[in-house]
Amino acid sequence: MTDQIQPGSGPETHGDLDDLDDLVLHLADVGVRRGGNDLLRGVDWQVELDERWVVLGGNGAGKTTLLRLAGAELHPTAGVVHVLGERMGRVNVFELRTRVGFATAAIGGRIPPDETVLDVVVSAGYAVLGRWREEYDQLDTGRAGGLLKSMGIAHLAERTFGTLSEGERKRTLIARALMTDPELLLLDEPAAGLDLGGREDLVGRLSELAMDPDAPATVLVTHHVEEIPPGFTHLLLLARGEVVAQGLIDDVLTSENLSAAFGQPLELERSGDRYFARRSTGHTVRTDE
Ligand SMILES: Nc1ncnc2c1ncn2[C@@H]1O[C@H](COP(=O)(O)OP(=O)(O)OP(=O)(O)O)[C@@H](O)[C@H]1O
Repeated sequence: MTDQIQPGSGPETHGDLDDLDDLVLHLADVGVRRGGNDLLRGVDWQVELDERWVVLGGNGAGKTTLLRLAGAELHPTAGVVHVLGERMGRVNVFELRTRVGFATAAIGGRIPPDETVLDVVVSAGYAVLGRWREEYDQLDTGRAGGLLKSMGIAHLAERTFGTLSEGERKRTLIARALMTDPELLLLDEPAAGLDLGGREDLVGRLSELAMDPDAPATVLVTHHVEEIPPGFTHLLLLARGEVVAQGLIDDVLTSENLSAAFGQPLELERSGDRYFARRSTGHTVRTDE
């Protein structure tokens, strides 16, 4: 049995008249409980239009669960979730999801391996995972081509998805998530599984996206401070389903908060606009001082 919300579930409404519905995300005292476990507990979180958030935490902290709430894929067990001004439980989630770009390995796993890269991206506009269902017009193809170019994989447009490397897949899925010009972009561990060069290239591209004033509000989930792209503005630290700290990255990303989130003494270093972390030895020499 799946805990995923089925498309079209819940009564249809058009908008919600609550205050604060111009926020991109608004979670108030939210909990998610499964099988007697609290996956999330007491989460308060607000994301505004021009913000780019990183959600950071260890394995099992609840990051993906939080992202699935943000993507209207899960209902909370407790509290209230608004996504793009719509209150979960009172909105047609199928319509709502067309306004959210979601790049996750789980979506990658559902793409037919013989689908071409261009079609994987173009087909996002029709909320289908297969070219055979729709004919696409030139405008869509042109937009998809532009997105592939911005992700540095224009040369792979005619390759089949199944033949791509991990890094090439990740970039294809990000281009796909952007295809519908979403109001909210959700990226679940976009750099996981990439080699050093691939990670650095992707961090650079995500940094460009973050600094683009026309880019959607973005939430990026990661395990590693090294993967925080310059231009991201806010950070939410999660541990065992609870928020450890949240706010502007400069305020929240400290050795103390990081240590609390990962349950061990960690030393944070900042070098330029990037961050690095390691287990504290008590003798760390800081390179930026
Ligand atoms: N349906 C479920 N029933 C019971 N426990 C679940 C269920 N789904 C997830 N969990 C547990 O909830 C916790 C949070 O899961 P989640 O996938 O949100 O964590 P995460 O921070 O994304 O972890 P990771 O970094 O390892 O991907 C994990 O301990 C997971 O085992």
